[in-house]
Amino acid sequence: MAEKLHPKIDNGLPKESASFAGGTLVCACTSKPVKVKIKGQIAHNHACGCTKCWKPEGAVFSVVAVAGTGDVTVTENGDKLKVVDASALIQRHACTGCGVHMHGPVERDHPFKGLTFIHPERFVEDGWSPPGFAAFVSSIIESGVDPKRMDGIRGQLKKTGLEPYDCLSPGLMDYIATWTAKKSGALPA
Ligand SMILES: N[C@@H](CCC(=O)N[C@@H](CS)C(=O)NCC(=O)O)C(=O)O
Ligand SMILES: [Zn+2]
Ligand SMILES: [Zn+2]
Repeated sequence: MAEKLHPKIDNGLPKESASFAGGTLVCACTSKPVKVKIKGQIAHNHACGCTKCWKPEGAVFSVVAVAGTGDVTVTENGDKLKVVDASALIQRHACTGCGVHMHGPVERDHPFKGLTFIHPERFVEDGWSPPGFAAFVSSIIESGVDPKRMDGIRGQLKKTGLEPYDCLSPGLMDYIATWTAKKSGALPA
């Protein structure tokens, strides 16, 4: 039986549009929804299996991408937002009405500083770039997925074109390590 991973993954990945120039993320509240404007195309979109990223009801993975923090503006009902875990690297701002995470800036000294994590499925518009890999796949077990399902889930991700990784993709892991090596002096800055 096919696993239900995420609505934007299970029925074929969404299509990117060259003309997508950003859009508006809207939470799930029927009254006074939180709205967040994003300027430009998103980057590094991926499926995330970690327990901290927001997932729609019934999904095993989240779909999460980044935008430059300067391109992210809360435009409506921002008073409903509350930071989920102030000690986390990603400051996930969740809607206190519906629970959707609307934006998650990284402000700490870190290679991802200046980036904001967002969930593109909340865009009103189509055309955002689709997920390109699956991260933190083993972490879905921490949410209660039976380890016996892992082979099937990894197989299904691969078939969809989302290479499964248990941390981030090699490209992003190399990027983080390069930042760390430059900071320590192991590589020239
Ligand atoms: N196994 C952990 C992994 C959590 C984790 O490291 N998540 C990644 C991917 S979103 C991260 O970068 N977290 C930083 C943060 O949560 O601020 C879990 O599932 O809770
Ligand atoms: Zn809401
Ligand atoms: Zn995550």
